Amino acid sequence: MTASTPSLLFGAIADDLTGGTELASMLVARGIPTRCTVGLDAPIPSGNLAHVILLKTRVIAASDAVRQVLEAADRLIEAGARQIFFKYCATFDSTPAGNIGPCAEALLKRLGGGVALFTPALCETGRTVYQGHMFGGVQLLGESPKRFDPLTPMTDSNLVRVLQAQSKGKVGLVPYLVVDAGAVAIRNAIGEHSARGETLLVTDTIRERDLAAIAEAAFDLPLMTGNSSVAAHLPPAWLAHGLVNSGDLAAASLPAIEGPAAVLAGSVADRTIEQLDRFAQKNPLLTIDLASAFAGADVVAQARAFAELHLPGAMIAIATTAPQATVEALQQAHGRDAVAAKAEEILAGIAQILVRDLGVRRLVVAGGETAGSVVKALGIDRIAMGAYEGPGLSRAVAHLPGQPSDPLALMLKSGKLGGPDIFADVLQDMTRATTVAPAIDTWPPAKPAIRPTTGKAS
Ligand SMILES: Nc1ncnc2c1ncn2[C@@H]1O[C@H](COP(=O)(O)OP(=O)(O)O)[C@@H](O)[C@H]1O
Ligand SMILES: O=C(O)[C@@H](O)C(=O)COP(=O)(O)O
Repeated sequence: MTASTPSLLFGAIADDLTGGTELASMLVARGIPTRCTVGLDAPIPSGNLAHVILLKTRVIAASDAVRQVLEAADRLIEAGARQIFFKYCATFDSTPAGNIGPCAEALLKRLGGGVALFTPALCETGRTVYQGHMFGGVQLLGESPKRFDPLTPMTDSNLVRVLQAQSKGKVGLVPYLVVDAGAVAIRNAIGEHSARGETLLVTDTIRERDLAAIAEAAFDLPLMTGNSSVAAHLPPAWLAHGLVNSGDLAAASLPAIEGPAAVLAGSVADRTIEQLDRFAQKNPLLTIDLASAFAGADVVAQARAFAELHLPGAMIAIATTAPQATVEALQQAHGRDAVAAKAEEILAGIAQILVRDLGVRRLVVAGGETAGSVVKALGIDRIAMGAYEGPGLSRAVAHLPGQPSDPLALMLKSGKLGGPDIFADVLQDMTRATTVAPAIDTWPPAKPAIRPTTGKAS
Protein backbone atom coordinates (compact mmCIF):
# COMPACT_ATOMS: atom_id res chain seq x y z
CA MET A 1 0.00 0.00 0.00
CA THR A 2 1.21 3.53 -0.70
CA ALA A 3 1.46 6.16 2.01
CA SER A 4 -1.63 7.95 0.65
CA THR A 5 -3.81 4.82 0.54
CA PRO A 6 -6.36 4.65 3.35
CA SER A 7 -6.04 1.68 5.67
CA LEU A 8 -9.32 0.23 4.48
CA LEU A 9 -11.05 1.53 1.39
CA PHE A 10 -14.11 -0.61 1.21
CA GLY A 11 -16.13 -2.52 3.80
CA ALA A 12 -18.78 -4.96 2.68
CA ILE A 13 -21.46 -6.74 4.66
CA ALA A 14 -22.90 -9.84 3.01
CA ASP A 15 -26.25 -11.36 3.97
CA ASP A 16 -24.99 -14.88 3.27
CA LEU A 17 -21.72 -16.72 2.90
CA THR A 18 -21.84 -17.88 -0.71
CA GLY A 19 -22.55 -14.37 -1.95
CA GLY A 20 -20.06 -12.79 0.44
CA THR A 21 -17.19 -15.04 -0.58
CA GLU A 22 -18.15 -14.45 -4.23
CA LEU A 23 -17.84 -10.69 -3.67
CA ALA A 24 -14.46 -11.04 -1.98
CA SER A 25 -13.20 -13.33 -4.75
CA MET A 26 -14.18 -10.77 -7.37
CA LEU A 27 -12.21 -8.03 -5.61
CA VAL A 28 -9.29 -10.43 -5.21
CA ALA A 29 -9.45 -11.21 -8.93
CA ARG A 30 -9.26 -7.47 -9.63
CA GLY A 31 -6.06 -7.39 -7.56
CA ILE A 32 -7.55 -5.75 -4.45
CA PRO A 33 -6.14 -7.24 -1.22
CA THR A 34 -9.34 -8.40 0.48
CA ARG A 35 -10.11 -10.53 3.52
CA CYS A 36 -13.31 -12.13 4.83
CA THR A 37 -14.36 -12.73 8.40
CA VAL A 38 -17.35 -14.74 9.51
CA GLY A 39 -19.85 -13.19 11.92
CA LEU A 40 -19.20 -10.35 14.30
CA ASP A 41 -16.56 -11.71 16.66
CA ALA A 42 -13.48 -12.07 14.45
CA PRO A 43 -11.18 -9.03 14.40
CA ILE A 44 -10.74 -7.24 11.07
CA PRO A 45 -7.10 -7.72 10.08
CA SER A 46 -5.16 -4.64 8.99
CA GLY A 47 -3.20 -4.24 5.77
CA ASN A 48 -5.98 -4.87 3.26
CA LEU A 49 -7.85 -2.49 0.99
CA ALA A 50 -11.19 -4.26 1.30
CA HIS A 51 -12.91 -6.38 3.88
CA VAL A 52 -16.08 -8.47 3.73
CA ILE A 53 -18.00 -9.44 6.86
CA LEU A 54 -19.98 -12.59 6.15
CA LEU A 55 -23.30 -12.71 7.96
CA LYS A 56 -26.25 -15.09 7.83
CA THR A 57 -29.02 -12.53 7.92
CA ARG A 58 -31.00 -13.16 4.74
CA VAL A 59 -34.00 -14.88 6.28
CA ILE A 60 -33.84 -14.04 9.98
CA ALA A 61 -36.17 -11.53 11.73
CA ALA A 62 -35.66 -8.05 10.30
CA SER A 63 -34.85 -6.50 13.68
CA ASP A 64 -32.06 -9.02 14.27
CA ALA A 65 -30.70 -8.57 10.74
CA VAL A 66 -30.61 -4.79 11.22
CA ARG A 67 -28.81 -5.12 14.55
CA GLN A 68 -26.14 -7.40 13.09
CA VAL A 69 -25.67 -5.35 9.93
CA LEU A 70 -25.27 -2.12 11.91
CA GLU A 71 -22.73 -3.74 14.23
CA ALA A 72 -20.78 -4.97 11.20
CA ALA A 73 -20.91 -1.49 9.67
CA ASP A 74 -19.62 0.10 12.87
CA ARG A 75 -16.68 -2.29 12.91
CA LEU A 76 -15.85 -1.59 9.26
CA ILE A 77 -16.13 2.17 9.77
CA GLU A 78 -13.88 1.89 12.81
CA ALA A 79 -11.37 0.04 10.62
CA GLY A 80 -11.42 3.00 8.23
CA ALA A 81 -13.83 1.94 5.48
CA ARG A 82 -14.77 4.95 3.32
CA GLN A 83 -17.65 3.12 1.66
CA ILE A 84 -20.01 0.49 3.08
CA PHE A 85 -21.43 -2.02 0.60
CA PHE A 86 -24.46 -4.11 1.48
CA LYS A 87 -24.36 -7.36 -0.54
CA TYR A 88 -27.46 -9.41 -1.29
CA CYS A 89 -28.46 -12.00 -3.84
CA ALA A 90 -28.74 -11.30 -7.56
CA THR A 91 -32.31 -12.55 -7.43
CA PHE A 92 -33.10 -10.10 -4.59
CA ASP A 93 -33.81 -13.02 -2.25
CA SER A 94 -35.73 -11.63 0.69
CA THR A 95 -38.66 -12.38 2.92
CA PRO A 96 -41.78 -10.18 2.74
CA ALA A 97 -40.52 -8.24 5.80
CA GLY A 98 -36.98 -7.84 4.48
CA ASN A 99 -34.17 -7.94 4.98
CA ILE A 100 -32.88 -5.88 2.11
CA GLY A 101 -35.00 -2.77 2.72
CA PRO A 102 -34.71 -2.58 6.52
CA CYS A 103 -30.95 -3.21 6.52
CA ALA A 104 -30.25 -0.73 3.73
CA GLU A 105 -32.36 1.96 5.37
CA ALA A 106 -30.69 1.42 8.75
CA LEU A 107 -27.26 1.65 7.11
CA LEU A 108 -28.24 4.78 5.22
CA LYS A 109 -29.34 6.42 8.45
CA ARG A 110 -26.14 5.35 10.24
CA LEU A 111 -24.09 6.83 7.39
CA GLY A 112 -25.81 10.18 7.54
CA GLY A 113 -28.69 9.77 5.09
CA GLY A 114 -28.74 10.45 1.36
CA VAL A 115 -29.52 7.97 -1.37
CA ALA A 116 -28.75 4.27 -1.84
CA LEU A 117 -28.70 2.51 -5.18
CA PHE A 118 -29.93 -1.09 -5.48
CA THR A 119 -28.11 -2.97 -8.22
CA PRO A 120 -28.73 -6.71 -7.96
CA ALA A 121 -28.09 -7.63 -11.61
CA LEU A 122 -25.54 -10.33 -12.41
CA CYS A 123 -25.33 -9.77 -16.16
CA GLU A 124 -22.78 -12.56 -16.60
CA THR A 125 -25.51 -15.10 -15.85
CA GLY A 126 -28.36 -13.28 -17.60
CA ARG A 127 -29.87 -11.87 -14.41
CA THR A 128 -30.86 -8.40 -15.52
CA VAL A 129 -33.23 -5.61 -14.48
CA TYR A 130 -35.36 -3.69 -16.99
CA GLN A 131 -38.19 -1.26 -16.14
CA GLY A 132 -37.53 -2.33 -12.56
CA HIS A 133 -38.37 -5.94 -13.36
CA MET A 134 -35.85 -8.68 -12.75
CA PHE A 135 -35.22 -11.33 -15.35
CA GLY A 136 -33.37 -14.64 -15.14
CA GLY A 137 -32.45 -15.03 -18.82
CA VAL A 138 -35.72 -14.73 -20.76
CA GLN A 139 -37.88 -15.44 -17.72
CA LEU A 140 -39.28 -12.88 -15.36
CA LEU A 141 -38.08 -13.59 -11.81
CA GLY A 142 -41.59 -14.43 -10.62
CA GLU A 143 -42.01 -16.96 -13.43
CA SER A 144 -38.58 -18.54 -12.92
CA PRO A 145 -37.67 -21.43 -10.60
CA LYS A 146 -37.05 -18.77 -7.93
CA ARG A 147 -40.80 -18.81 -7.24
CA PHE A 148 -40.21 -22.22 -5.63
CA ASP A 149 -37.25 -21.21 -3.43
CA PRO A 150 -37.60 -23.09 -0.11
CA LEU A 151 -36.92 -19.98 2.00
CA THR A 152 -37.35 -16.90 -0.16
CA PRO A 153 -39.86 -17.66 -2.91
CA MET A 154 -39.77 -14.65 -5.25
CA THR A 155 -43.16 -14.34 -6.89
CA ASP A 156 -43.10 -10.64 -7.80
CA SER A 157 -40.63 -9.62 -10.52
CA ASN A 158 -41.10 -5.89 -9.91
CA LEU A 159 -38.20 -4.99 -7.63
CA VAL A 160 -39.47 -1.46 -7.03
CA ARG A 161 -42.62 -2.97 -5.59
CA VAL A 162 -40.75 -5.69 -3.65
CA LEU A 163 -38.38 -3.15 -2.10
CA GLN A 164 -41.14 -0.64 -1.37
CA ALA A 165 -43.13 -3.29 0.52
CA GLN A 166 -40.22 -3.79 2.94
CA SER A 167 -39.06 -0.16 3.25
CA LYS A 168 -40.20 3.04 4.94
CA GLY A 169 -38.48 5.44 2.52
CA LYS A 170 -39.72 6.09 -1.01
CA VAL A 171 -38.40 3.75 -3.72
CA GLY A 172 -37.66 4.99 -7.25
CA LEU A 173 -36.25 3.59 -10.47
CA VAL A 174 -33.21 4.76 -12.42
CA PRO A 175 -34.47 3.69 -15.84
CA TYR A 176 -32.42 2.06 -18.55
CA LEU A 177 -32.14 5.14 -20.77
CA VAL A 178 -30.43 6.97 -17.91
CA VAL A 179 -28.13 4.04 -17.04
CA ASP A 180 -27.25 3.62 -20.71
CA ALA A 181 -26.27 7.30 -20.87
CA GLY A 182 -23.47 6.63 -18.36
CA ALA A 183 -22.12 7.63 -14.97
CA VAL A 184 -22.75 11.39 -15.22
CA ALA A 185 -26.39 10.84 -16.19
CA ILE A 186 -26.80 8.38 -13.31
CA ARG A 187 -25.35 10.87 -10.83
CA ASN A 188 -27.65 13.59 -12.14
CA ALA A 189 -30.59 11.22 -11.79
CA ILE A 190 -29.62 10.47 -8.18
CA GLY A 191 -29.85 14.21 -7.45
CA GLU A 192 -33.25 14.49 -9.17
CA HIS A 193 -34.75 11.48 -7.39
CA SER A 194 -33.38 12.72 -4.09
CA ALA A 195 -35.03 16.11 -4.63
CA ARG A 196 -38.32 14.25 -5.12
CA GLY A 197 -37.84 12.44 -1.81
CA GLU A 198 -36.91 9.08 -3.34
CA THR A 199 -33.97 7.74 -1.38
CA LEU A 200 -33.91 4.06 -2.43
CA LEU A 201 -33.24 3.70 -6.15
CA VAL A 202 -33.38 0.44 -8.09
CA THR A 203 -31.19 0.63 -11.18
CA ASP A 204 -32.12 -0.95 -14.48
CA THR A 205 -29.07 -2.96 -15.59
CA ILE A 206 -28.75 -5.06 -18.72
CA ARG A 207 -25.13 -5.25 -19.72
CA GLU A 208 -21.76 -5.49 -18.01
CA ARG A 209 -20.99 -1.94 -19.13
CA ASP A 210 -24.07 -0.76 -17.22
CA LEU A 211 -22.60 -2.23 -14.05
CA ALA A 212 -19.37 -0.32 -14.77
CA ALA A 213 -21.27 2.94 -15.26
CA ILE A 214 -23.26 2.44 -12.04
CA ALA A 215 -20.06 1.65 -10.10
CA GLU A 216 -18.40 4.79 -11.49
CA ALA A 217 -21.44 6.83 -10.46
CA ALA A 218 -21.54 5.29 -6.99
CA PHE A 219 -17.88 4.87 -6.04
CA ASP A 220 -17.96 7.72 -3.55
CA LEU A 221 -21.43 7.28 -2.08
CA PRO A 222 -21.17 6.40 1.61
CA LEU A 223 -23.45 3.40 1.00
CA MET A 224 -23.79 1.19 -2.05
CA THR A 225 -25.95 -1.93 -2.26
CA GLY A 226 -26.30 -4.78 -4.71
CA ASN A 227 -24.87 -8.03 -5.90
CA SER A 228 -21.13 -8.70 -6.14
CA SER A 229 -21.24 -7.93 -9.84
CA VAL A 230 -21.50 -4.16 -9.41
CA ALA A 231 -18.84 -4.15 -6.67
CA ALA A 232 -16.50 -5.92 -9.11
CA HIS A 233 -16.50 -2.70 -11.15
CA LEU A 234 -15.45 -0.44 -8.28
CA PRO A 235 -11.68 -1.14 -8.45
CA PRO A 236 -11.24 0.52 -11.88
CA ALA A 237 -13.11 3.56 -10.49
CA TRP A 238 -10.83 3.60 -7.43
CA LEU A 239 -7.81 3.54 -9.75
CA ALA A 240 -9.22 6.24 -12.02
CA HIS A 241 -9.91 8.51 -9.04
CA GLY A 242 -6.53 7.91 -7.37
CA LEU A 243 -7.89 6.00 -4.38
CA VAL A 244 -5.57 3.12 -5.23
CA ASN A 245 -2.49 2.88 -7.38
CA SER A 246 -1.50 0.09 -9.69
CA GLY A 247 1.27 -0.72 -7.20
CA ASP A 248 -1.41 -1.59 -4.63
CA LEU A 249 -2.75 -4.42 -6.78
CA ALA A 250 -1.68 -7.95 -5.93
CA ALA A 251 -1.79 -11.34 -7.63
CA ALA A 252 -4.09 -13.90 -6.02
CA SER A 253 -2.58 -17.13 -4.78
CA LEU A 254 -4.02 -20.33 -3.41
CA PRO A 255 -1.96 -23.20 -2.01
CA ALA A 256 -2.30 -26.79 -3.17
CA ILE A 257 -4.27 -28.84 -0.66
CA GLU A 258 -4.49 -32.60 -0.71
CA GLY A 259 -6.64 -34.80 1.48
CA PRO A 260 -10.05 -36.43 1.44
CA ALA A 261 -12.67 -34.55 -0.57
CA ALA A 262 -16.41 -34.03 -0.09
CA VAL A 263 -19.42 -32.03 -1.20
CA LEU A 264 -22.21 -31.08 1.21
CA ALA A 265 -25.36 -29.81 -0.48
CA GLY A 266 -28.34 -28.24 1.25
CA SER A 267 -29.47 -26.25 -1.75
CA VAL A 268 -32.55 -27.60 -3.46
CA ALA A 269 -32.06 -25.36 -6.50
CA ASP A 270 -32.45 -27.02 -9.91
CA ARG A 271 -28.84 -26.17 -10.72
CA THR A 272 -27.51 -27.94 -7.63
CA ILE A 273 -29.71 -30.97 -8.33
CA GLU A 274 -28.24 -31.15 -11.84
CA GLN A 275 -24.69 -30.79 -10.48
CA LEU A 276 -25.30 -33.58 -7.95
CA ASP A 277 -26.66 -35.84 -10.70
CA ARG A 278 -23.51 -35.24 -12.74
CA PHE A 279 -21.25 -35.85 -9.76
CA ALA A 280 -23.09 -39.08 -8.92
CA GLN A 281 -22.41 -40.50 -12.38
CA LYS A 282 -18.81 -41.16 -11.28
CA ASN A 283 -18.72 -40.65 -7.51
CA PRO A 284 -20.68 -41.84 -4.47
CA LEU A 285 -23.65 -39.66 -3.44
CA LEU A 286 -25.77 -40.07 -0.31
CA THR A 287 -29.12 -38.31 -0.36
CA ILE A 288 -30.50 -37.87 3.14
CA ASP A 289 -34.21 -38.40 3.61
CA LEU A 290 -35.38 -35.56 5.84
CA ALA A 291 -38.74 -37.24 6.44
CA SER A 292 -36.96 -40.16 8.08
CA ALA A 293 -34.88 -37.72 10.12
CA PHE A 294 -38.07 -36.10 11.41
CA ALA A 295 -39.32 -39.62 12.21
CA GLY A 296 -36.26 -40.18 14.39
CA ALA A 297 -33.77 -41.96 12.11
CA ASP A 298 -30.11 -41.19 12.91
CA VAL A 299 -29.24 -39.84 9.47
CA VAL A 300 -25.96 -38.37 10.74
CA ALA A 301 -24.80 -41.86 11.75
CA GLN A 302 -25.87 -43.13 8.32
CA ALA A 303 -23.81 -40.39 6.72
CA ARG A 304 -20.79 -41.29 8.86
CA ALA A 305 -21.01 -44.91 7.76
CA PHE A 306 -21.31 -43.85 4.12
CA ALA A 307 -18.29 -41.52 4.42
CA GLU A 308 -16.18 -44.14 6.22
CA LEU A 309 -16.97 -46.61 3.45
CA HIS A 310 -15.81 -44.33 0.64
CA LEU A 311 -13.17 -41.97 2.09
CA PRO A 312 -10.38 -41.32 1.43
CA GLY A 313 -10.36 -43.28 -1.83
CA ALA A 314 -13.28 -41.49 -3.51
CA MET A 315 -14.67 -37.97 -3.58
CA ILE A 316 -18.11 -38.09 -1.97
CA ALA A 317 -21.26 -35.97 -1.85
CA ILE A 318 -23.91 -35.87 0.87
CA ALA A 319 -27.10 -33.91 0.21
CA THR A 320 -30.50 -33.17 1.67
CA THR A 321 -31.64 -32.17 -1.78
CA ALA A 322 -35.11 -33.31 -2.78
CA PRO A 323 -37.58 -32.72 -5.60
CA GLN A 324 -39.98 -29.78 -5.32
CA ALA A 325 -42.97 -31.95 -4.38
CA THR A 326 -41.04 -33.53 -1.49
CA VAL A 327 -39.84 -30.13 -0.27
CA GLU A 328 -43.42 -28.83 -0.27
CA ALA A 329 -44.76 -31.91 1.54
CA LEU A 330 -42.06 -31.61 4.22
CA GLN A 331 -42.76 -27.92 4.69
CA GLN A 332 -46.49 -28.55 5.02
CA ALA A 333 -45.87 -31.25 7.61
CA HIS A 334 -43.27 -29.45 9.73
CA GLY A 335 -43.15 -25.79 8.69
CA ARG A 336 -40.68 -24.06 6.38
CA ASP A 337 -38.27 -22.83 9.04
CA ALA A 338 -38.23 -26.12 10.95
CA VAL A 339 -37.35 -28.08 7.80
CA ALA A 340 -34.58 -25.64 6.89
CA ALA A 341 -33.21 -25.73 10.44
CA LYS A 342 -33.31 -29.54 10.47
CA ALA A 343 -31.46 -29.84 7.15
CA GLU A 344 -28.85 -27.29 8.20
CA GLU A 345 -28.31 -28.94 11.59
CA ILE A 346 -27.84 -32.35 9.95
CA LEU A 347 -25.37 -31.09 7.36
CA ALA A 348 -23.48 -29.09 9.98
CA GLY A 349 -23.15 -32.21 12.14
CA ILE A 350 -21.94 -34.21 9.15
CA ALA A 351 -19.41 -31.49 8.30
CA GLN A 352 -17.92 -31.84 11.77
CA ILE A 353 -17.56 -35.60 11.32
CA LEU A 354 -16.06 -35.26 7.85
CA VAL A 355 -13.55 -32.60 8.76
CA ARG A 356 -12.69 -33.38 12.39
CA ASP A 357 -12.94 -37.18 12.43
CA LEU A 358 -12.35 -38.27 8.83
CA GLY A 359 -9.78 -35.66 7.81
CA VAL A 360 -11.62 -34.07 4.89
CA ARG A 361 -9.47 -31.17 3.67
CA ARG A 362 -11.22 -30.37 0.39
CA LEU A 363 -14.81 -29.29 0.93
CA VAL A 364 -17.49 -27.78 -1.30
CA VAL A 365 -20.71 -26.60 0.32
CA ALA A 366 -23.71 -25.84 -1.92
CA GLY A 367 -26.22 -23.30 -0.65
CA GLY A 368 -25.81 -19.98 1.15
CA GLU A 369 -27.77 -20.76 4.31
CA THR A 370 -26.25 -24.23 4.38
CA ALA A 371 -22.76 -22.75 4.06
CA GLY A 372 -23.46 -20.44 7.00
CA SER A 373 -24.38 -23.36 9.24
CA VAL A 374 -21.49 -25.56 8.09
CA VAL A 375 -18.82 -22.86 8.47
CA LYS A 376 -20.12 -21.98 11.93
CA ALA A 377 -20.14 -25.64 13.00
CA LEU A 378 -16.51 -25.96 11.89
CA GLY A 379 -15.55 -22.91 13.97
CA ILE A 380 -14.11 -21.09 10.96
CA ASP A 381 -14.00 -17.35 11.55
CA ARG A 382 -11.89 -16.13 8.62
CA ILE A 383 -11.56 -17.18 5.01
CA ALA A 384 -8.79 -16.33 2.52
CA MET A 385 -10.21 -16.07 -0.97
CA GLY A 386 -8.70 -16.99 -4.28
CA ALA A 387 -9.59 -15.16 -7.48
CA TYR A 388 -13.12 -15.40 -8.88
CA GLU A 389 -13.10 -17.79 -11.82
CA GLY A 390 -16.71 -17.47 -12.99
CA PRO A 391 -20.27 -17.86 -11.68
CA GLY A 392 -20.29 -20.12 -8.64
CA LEU A 393 -16.53 -20.57 -8.78
CA SER A 394 -14.81 -18.88 -5.86
CA ARG A 395 -12.21 -21.09 -4.22
CA ALA A 396 -10.88 -20.31 -0.76
CA VAL A 397 -8.72 -21.53 2.07
CA ALA A 398 -9.78 -21.57 5.71
CA HIS A 399 -8.00 -22.52 8.90
CA LEU A 400 -9.69 -24.75 11.42
CA PRO A 401 -9.48 -23.65 15.06
CA GLY A 402 -6.21 -24.76 16.59
CA GLN A 403 -4.89 -26.19 13.32
CA PRO A 404 -2.97 -23.36 11.63
CA SER A 405 -0.71 -25.70 9.65
CA ASP A 406 -3.48 -27.94 8.31
CA PRO A 407 -5.64 -25.73 6.06
CA LEU A 408 -9.01 -26.61 4.56
CA ALA A 409 -9.61 -25.95 0.86
CA LEU A 410 -13.14 -24.61 0.74
CA MET A 411 -15.65 -23.50 -1.84
CA LEU A 412 -19.04 -22.11 -0.89
CA LYS A 413 -21.20 -22.42 -3.99
CA SER A 414 -24.36 -20.49 -4.56
CA GLY A 415 -27.19 -22.99 -5.03
CA LYS A 416 -28.18 -21.55 -8.37
CA LEU A 417 -24.78 -21.04 -9.97
CA GLY A 418 -21.95 -23.02 -11.55
CA GLY A 419 -21.44 -25.40 -14.45
CA PRO A 420 -22.67 -28.99 -14.41
CA ASP A 421 -19.34 -30.57 -13.43
CA ILE A 422 -18.34 -27.94 -10.87
CA PHE A 423 -18.17 -30.32 -7.88
CA ALA A 424 -15.64 -32.81 -9.26
CA ASP A 425 -13.70 -30.14 -11.16
CA VAL A 426 -13.23 -27.91 -8.13
CA LEU A 427 -12.31 -30.71 -5.75
CA GLN A 428 -9.63 -31.75 -8.23
CA ASP A 429 -8.46 -28.16 -8.79
CA MET A 430 -7.90 -27.75 -5.07
CA THR A 431 -4.86 -30.01 -5.26
CA ARG A 432 -3.08 -27.45 -7.43
CA ALA A 433 -1.51 -24.22 -6.22
CA THR A 434 -2.55 -21.26 -8.33
CA THR A 435 -1.42 -17.71 -8.90
CA VAL A 436 -3.58 -15.36 -10.93
CA ALA A 437 -2.56 -11.88 -12.12
CA PRO A 438 -4.98 -8.97 -11.40
CA ALA A 439 -7.80 -8.70 -13.97
CA ILE A 440 -8.02 -4.93 -13.70
CA ASP A 441 -8.64 -4.11 -17.38
CA THR A 442 -11.07 -6.85 -18.38
CA TRP A 443 -14.19 -8.10 -16.72
CA PRO A 444 -15.57 -10.70 -16.25
CA PRO A 445 -12.20 -12.43 -16.12
CA ALA A 446 -11.37 -15.06 -18.67
CA LYS A 447 -10.97 -18.47 -17.02
CA PRO A 448 -7.55 -17.83 -15.47
CA ALA A 449 -4.56 -19.64 -16.77
CA ILE A 450 -3.77 -21.84 -13.77
CA ARG A 451 -0.08 -21.46 -13.12
CA PRO A 452 1.10 -24.32 -10.93
CA THR A 453 3.55 -23.18 -8.32
CA THR A 454 5.83 -25.50 -6.46
CA GLY A 455 5.28 -26.78 -2.98
CA LYS A 456 2.32 -27.83 -0.93
CA ALA A 457 0.00 -25.92 1.29
CA SER A 458 1.77 -23.99 3.96
N1 LIG B 1 -35.18 -31.46 1.36
C1 LIG B 1 -35.35 -30.20 1.79
N2 LIG B 1 -36.59 -29.68 1.94
C2 LIG B 1 -36.76 -28.41 2.36
N3 LIG B 1 -35.75 -27.56 2.66
C3 LIG B 1 -34.49 -28.04 2.53
C4 LIG B 1 -34.24 -29.37 2.09
N4 LIG B 1 -32.90 -29.56 2.07
C5 LIG B 1 -32.36 -28.40 2.46
N5 LIG B 1 -33.30 -27.50 2.74
C6 LIG B 1 -33.10 -26.10 3.20
O1 LIG B 1 -33.28 -25.21 2.12
C7 LIG B 1 -32.48 -24.06 2.32
C8 LIG B 1 -31.68 -23.84 1.05
O2 LIG B 1 -31.06 -22.62 1.15
P1 LIG B 1 -29.54 -22.41 0.78
O3 LIG B 1 -28.68 -23.32 1.55
O4 LIG B 1 -29.29 -20.95 0.94
O5 LIG B 1 -29.48 -22.80 -0.75
P2 LIG B 1 -29.55 -21.83 -2.04
O6 LIG B 1 -28.19 -21.32 -2.23
O7 LIG B 1 -30.01 -22.71 -3.14
O8 LIG B 1 -30.52 -20.73 -1.71
C9 LIG B 1 -31.58 -24.34 3.50
O9 LIG B 1 -32.09 -23.69 4.66
C10 LIG B 1 -31.69 -25.84 3.65
O10 LIG B 1 -31.47 -26.28 4.97
O1 LIG C 1 -26.46 -13.90 -6.54
C1 LIG C 1 -26.00 -14.96 -6.17
O2 LIG C 1 -26.34 -16.05 -6.62
C2 LIG C 1 -25.00 -14.90 -5.03
O3 LIG C 1 -24.41 -13.64 -4.96
C3 LIG C 1 -25.68 -15.22 -3.75
O4 LIG C 1 -26.00 -14.36 -2.96
C4 LIG C 1 -25.94 -16.62 -3.55
O5 LIG C 1 -26.95 -16.93 -2.58
P1 LIG C 1 -27.50 -18.42 -2.55
O6 LIG C 1 -28.09 -18.70 -3.90
O7 LIG C 1 -28.50 -18.47 -1.46
O8 LIG C 1 -26.33 -19.31 -2.29
